Amino acid sequence: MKSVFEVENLNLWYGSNQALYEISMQIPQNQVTAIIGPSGCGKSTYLKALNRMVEMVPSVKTSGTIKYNDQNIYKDKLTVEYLRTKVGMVFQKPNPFPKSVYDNVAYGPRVHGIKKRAILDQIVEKSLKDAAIWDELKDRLNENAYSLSGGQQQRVCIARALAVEPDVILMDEPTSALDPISTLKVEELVQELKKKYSIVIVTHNMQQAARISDNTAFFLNGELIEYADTNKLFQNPDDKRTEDYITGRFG
Ligand SMILES: Nc1ncnc2c1ncn2[C@@H]1O[C@H](COP(=O)(O)OP(=O)(O)OP(=O)(O)O)[C@@H](O)[C@H]1O
Repeated sequence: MKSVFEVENLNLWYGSNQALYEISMQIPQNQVTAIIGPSGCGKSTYLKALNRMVEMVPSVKTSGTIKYNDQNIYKDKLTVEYLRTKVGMVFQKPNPFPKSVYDNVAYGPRVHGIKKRAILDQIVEKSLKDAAIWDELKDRLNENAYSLSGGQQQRVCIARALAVEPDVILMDEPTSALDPISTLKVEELVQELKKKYSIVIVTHNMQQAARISDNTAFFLNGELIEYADTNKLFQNPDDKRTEDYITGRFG
C-alpha cells in the first residue's frame, strides 16, 4: 500500500521543551488514520508538523525526516505554499471567513489566480458537493457563512480546503464543537472523502476513532506508543499503556 507520508525519527521542540520524540510512522493513501491520546501528548503538534504549520511558532525546532510523496518536506524543492495546498487542514472550531459561502470556497482558487466566474462556479459547486453540503446551501451561496449552523460552517470549511485540490486532509478534532447530528454528518463525510483523499484525524473521542478510521496511532507524552489497524488496536493492543488508555484507566 502506498504511503502519502513517511515520517522517520521526528523530534520536535518548542524552545527547550521537547514535544515529540522519535516518531516514525507511515500514513497510507486513501485511508483514514486516527491519532488518539490524552491531552498534551503531542497530537496537534504532530498533525501540524505534517504540513509545516507548526513552524508558525517561532521557537519550533525539528529533527528527523518527513517525506510527502517521497519528497523530503524540509529539503527537496517543495515550497511550504505547495505543501500546504496539497496538505489541507480543518480545525476544531469552524473558522469560516466573514464572507459569503461562495467567497469562502472560492478564496483559495482566487489566491491561485483563477478569475473566470464560470470556472469558479464549477469549483464552488464541486467542492460543496464533495463536502456533502451543496444541497443544503445551493440557494444560500451569497449568505454570510457566519449565518450557518456550526455543522454547516464546518462542512463549508472542508469545502474550502477541498477547493484547492489537496490530496491529504488533516483534521484536528473537527467534530468536538459540533452537536451529535452534525458530528454524524462529518463522520459520514470522512468515509466518502477517503475515496479521493487521505485523511489524518486527531480525536479525543475513541468511539469516533473506532468508527471511522482504518488505522490508529496512540500517542503518550510525545511518543508514539502503538500504531496499528484500528480493530487490532482497540480489540487486542500490544502495549499495556494502550490498553489502559482505551479502557479508560487514564486520560
Ligand atoms: N505554541 C506552543 N508553544 C509552546 N509549547 C507548546 C505550543 N503548543 C503546544 N505546546 C506544548 O507541546 C505539547 C504537546 O501539545 P499538543 O497541543 O500538540 O498536544 P495535544 O495532544 O494535541 O493536546 P490536546 O488534546 O489538549 O489538544 C504540550 O506540552 C504543549 O504544552
